[in-house]
Amino acid sequence: MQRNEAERSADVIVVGAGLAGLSAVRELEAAGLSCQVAEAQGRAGGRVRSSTGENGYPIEEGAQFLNQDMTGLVELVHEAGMELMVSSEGATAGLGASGVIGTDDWLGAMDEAWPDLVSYAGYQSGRPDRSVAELIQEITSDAKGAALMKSSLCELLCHELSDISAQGVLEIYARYDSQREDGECQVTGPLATVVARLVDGLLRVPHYHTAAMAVSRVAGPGGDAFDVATSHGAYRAGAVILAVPPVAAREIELPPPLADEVCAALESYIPGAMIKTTFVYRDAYWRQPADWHGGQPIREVVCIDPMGVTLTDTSRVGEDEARLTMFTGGGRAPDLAQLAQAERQSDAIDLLGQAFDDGKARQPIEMTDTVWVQHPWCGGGYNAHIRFGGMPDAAARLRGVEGRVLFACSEIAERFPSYMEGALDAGRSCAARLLRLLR
Ligand SMILES: Cc1cc2nc3c(=O)[nH]c(=O)nc-3n(C[C@H](O)[C@H](O)[C@H](O)COP(=O)(O)OP(=O)(O)OC[C@H]3O[C@@H](n4cnc5c(N)ncnc54)[C@H](O)[C@@H]3O)c2cc1C
Repeated sequence: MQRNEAERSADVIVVGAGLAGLSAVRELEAAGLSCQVAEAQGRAGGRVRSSTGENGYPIEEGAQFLNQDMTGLVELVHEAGMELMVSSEGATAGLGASGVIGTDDWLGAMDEAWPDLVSYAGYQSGRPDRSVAELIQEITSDAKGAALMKSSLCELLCHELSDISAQGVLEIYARYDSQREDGECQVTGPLATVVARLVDGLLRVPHYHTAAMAVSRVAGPGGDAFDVATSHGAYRAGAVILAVPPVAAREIELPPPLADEVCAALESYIPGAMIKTTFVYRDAYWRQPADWHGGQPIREVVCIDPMGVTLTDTSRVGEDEARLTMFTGGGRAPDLAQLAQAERQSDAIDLLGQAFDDGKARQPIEMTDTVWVQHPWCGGGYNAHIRFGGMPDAAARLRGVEGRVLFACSEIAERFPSYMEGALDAGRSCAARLLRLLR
């Protein structure tokens, strides 16, 4: 589609219609600036993606959970006419060769190990970095605890632990601004409603299927301006916000001296890999498996073999069906992503059958799987992380860029990085910095 020059110019061009980009535009428009969003995909929301299950209930293919301290998101959920609902409660179990096992030891080991982990990595003392895998090996002597910890982190970080910087991870954890668990709540409706609410509030409709490829500085009558070369022609503005993940931002050619300033920080990130599979069943048969003597029902399972796979009870209050979601990260997701969907789903069912009642596992009412591996626009996985040998303070460097080409994405947020709340926070604070500069 050809767009005229007026449609391709604004005070600010925002690249990316994820939560970070949309929240930045909301702030800038409220301050009276004109904004145009250029989005590579055919929809807004980025890593927030909802679909509808056969029974009409929402299925979150991307982000799903939040907690009450994530106030920006909670406010938007309410604005969109929805409420929070508390996630189902229960114990965390491990899945080893002998079936489902208790994790009391592991949880204890993790609690004890974590403070050591923080001081050992010496993020603030400037000691040399280690990979997350090396760190776990050094601090944990308990084999089962170490295996469970590795598997859980492989899933959470969506990557092989030997490739990830321990300092980088600890720096991210230091920005998690809450004592509450991140999976405390879900939302009563689809999270896409929050995205739609943000999009509907914009003064100009985002331009979809419009991928930014390069930003260049041009001299204009009123001072310098910026051209953004896209798959649908050049856009011009007085300022640009790159509201895309770092691994997508480094594919965009930047003007000097910014390109040199941020190159090492952008290159420090590696994309993750995640496959999210949701199984819908008539009842939550997994809560009390036959070989489970933990008392409490099971809400979460961490698999030791294969590594990097966890299962979470994602059933929603008030619905006449039960759900279990399998999160496959680490090194396993890229391998599974090569398979046809039917093969991948059969592999997932086999794994469920190992953990719980095999007959019941094989009879889901419905199953969806979404592959977030090597995603061209969202970076793959929940979020990108700092590679071992990268700059542990890459986020602060990208956040601290001064000028009229700025970065905003969940990874670099000051609060709740790697969460939806972080994306909203990053967008808002980037807009505030730009407004201070332009006034
Ligand atoms: C499977 C999964 C589960 C998750 N679970 C949770 C959870 O339970 N709770 C939680 O809080 N968070 C969760 N997250 C993380 C959360 O979704 C993200 O941190 C957040 O949504 C990122 O928002 P963003 O705006 O920074 O980036 P994105 O959502 O990635 O948005 C970036 C946008 O930029 C666009 N783009 C990229 N490059 C270009 C370009 N060159 N030109 C134009 N457009 C471009 C992309 O298409 C995308 O729309 C999950 C993520 C995934 C994938």
